[in-house]
Amino acid sequence: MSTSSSSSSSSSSSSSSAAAGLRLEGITVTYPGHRSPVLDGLDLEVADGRLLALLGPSGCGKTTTVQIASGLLAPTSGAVYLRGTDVTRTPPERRGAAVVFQQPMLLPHRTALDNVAFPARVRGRPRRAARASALEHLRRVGLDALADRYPRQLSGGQAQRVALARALAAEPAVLLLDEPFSALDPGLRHTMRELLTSVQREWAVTTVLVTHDQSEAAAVADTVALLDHGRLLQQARPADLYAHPDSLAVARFLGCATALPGSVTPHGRFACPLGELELPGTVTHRGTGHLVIRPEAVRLDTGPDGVSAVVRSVRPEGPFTALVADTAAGPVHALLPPGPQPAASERVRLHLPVAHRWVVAG
Ligand SMILES: Nc1ncnc2c1ncn2[C@@H]1O[C@H](COP(=O)(O)OP(=O)(O)OP(=O)(O)O)[C@@H](O)[C@H]1O
Repeated sequence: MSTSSSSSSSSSSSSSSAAAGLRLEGITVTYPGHRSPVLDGLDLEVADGRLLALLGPSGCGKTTTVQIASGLLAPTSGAVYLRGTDVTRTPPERRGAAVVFQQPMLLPHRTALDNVAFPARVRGRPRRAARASALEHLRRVGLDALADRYPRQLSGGQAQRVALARALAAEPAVLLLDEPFSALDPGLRHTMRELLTSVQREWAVTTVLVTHDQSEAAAVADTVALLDHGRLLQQARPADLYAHPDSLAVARFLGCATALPGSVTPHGRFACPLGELELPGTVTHRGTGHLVIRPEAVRLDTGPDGVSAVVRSVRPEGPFTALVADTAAGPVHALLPPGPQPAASERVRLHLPVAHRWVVAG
């Protein structure tokens, strides 16, 4: 774990990145012996005091990005700025980044309190002051009553809270969380998610959360960055990412399986084998592309305006029903609320609300 509070020793300043809590500029990482880079000219910015969730398929470079930001790994090229200061060559212990990993990595022979006091003690703070501050941080994560326990006497969730308190006690310029909740059961993950949101909001610490969990990202993040093959596909507020994906790849990654090929006419309608479909005014794309619509927006329709389709498959998904139906333009995926559902091979009409239609290139 790298925990340190100051980046005052850092070298130069970038005026363009002054407003950002963390900025990665053109980061490329190529591991020795590898031909293609793991990170490929990655630009990423987290506004000061905000939380960015880093999403992407396994192996896309999320952990490598955290290592670059923390200083545990040096980029092949590119620069790292913390609050506008170039820290690319600042070692991890003086950079001002705190990392929480999937495992809490507490010191086994120290109590929870002394684990949290550790970063301050390393920085030379007197024991009494370091412990007083540590107790306050334990209180913030709801664990002050367990301050005297050793790591072996803590549950997984409690230990991870101690790790979070320790990271915050370092008063970092940036908090880097690399899948910190993925080893916890779903209920506890939810609790930890709420704790993170309240702690992060209260202290306004610039945070990067690596997660595989899209709902976690959407629940806690101010912005979400989607990586693929070491490149940034899109960075946006969660609702915008879902409603207005930049590309078919982003739409698909976020669970939008419907992609009907066609083209946007000069008049802003979508021409496809279903006819000329109305589009919302927000669609700016012109020419060929795919009409995408999220499955939860699609509804069964009994009126004349619906799109004719034949049900290909129906299966339960929790309390909902996942339905795939073939239209003249291609399959449409729907996530239907509880209620009577059609059977496979049945002819149905689907309502594709205009406000939820979106067109991406490709
Ligand atoms: N030290 C290393 N040497 C060589 N290759 C590495 C090293 N560390 C990571 N890689 C490779 O770099 C790529 C990105 O790895 P990274 O751990 O950053 O991905 P990730 O998105 O965090 O993956 P996951 O979601 O599975 O944790 C992977 O192909 C991985 O095998």
